[in-house]
Amino acid sequence: MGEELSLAAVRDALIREEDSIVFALIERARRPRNALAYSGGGARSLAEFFVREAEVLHAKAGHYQKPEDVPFFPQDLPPPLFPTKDFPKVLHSFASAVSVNDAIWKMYFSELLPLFTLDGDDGNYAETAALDFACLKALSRRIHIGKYVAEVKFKYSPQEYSLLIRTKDTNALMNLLTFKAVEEKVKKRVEKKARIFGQNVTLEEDSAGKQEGNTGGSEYKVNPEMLSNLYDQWVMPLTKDVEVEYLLRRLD
Ligand SMILES: C=C(O[C@@H]1C=C(C(=O)O)C=C[C@H]1O)C(=O)O
Repeated sequence: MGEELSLAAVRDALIREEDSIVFALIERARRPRNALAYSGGGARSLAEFFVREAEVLHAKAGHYQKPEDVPFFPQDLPPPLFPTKDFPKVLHSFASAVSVNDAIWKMYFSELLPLFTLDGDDGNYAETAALDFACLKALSRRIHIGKYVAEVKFKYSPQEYSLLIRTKDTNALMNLLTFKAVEEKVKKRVEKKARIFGQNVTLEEDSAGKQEGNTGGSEYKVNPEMLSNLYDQWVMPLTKDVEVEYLLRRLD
């Protein structure tokens, strides 16, 4: 996110993240479940090992400097080894500490993976772990952009929000920041993106064009309805959790 903070700009950023999420899921769906990547032999699974080590590398390269880029294992991450740019600080200083990554981790491995990968094992565990990391990163980034959404909404109606923040009225905050009509559009759009990005592109007019009429979903690389449900049940609720968590500390 840049310095220009308006609800329209932040929503555009969320829309762009949808592409990354859909593509990451499509890529992961090329591989079957590969359950061994999640149990492994040692105390840690390959998937966890991969994310921990990848985050160390990313941190050394200068990642995780922005409040929307939140590591899953923030403990003992090394500092950047190269110069980093100081991005303008548009959020409250505690913003970096707001994280729902534990919930994202649980949701991804226990709920989501079984929904969009086929049962099976093709032995490509390392590739699978790398694909999981890409999915987790895209989901986490989208959800933590909620910090900017919250900041803009607070700036638009400071009095209204301040009152609820002072009384710690979580439910009322949740209601105030919720826009059902926007959520419906988001669900429709991600479903459409899954349909468009996840179709098999061929040179024969017929086969590509006809897919629109099919309803099953199996001809797409990820099921479009699954995408819409993912947003409905997890992505948007978690984004709103981030918004509430950010707002509750906004006056500190
Ligand atoms: C992110 C926003 O806040 C809420 C969460 C939404 C989402 O996660 O997509 C959409 C609408 C709002 O209910 C927003 O208003 O854009």
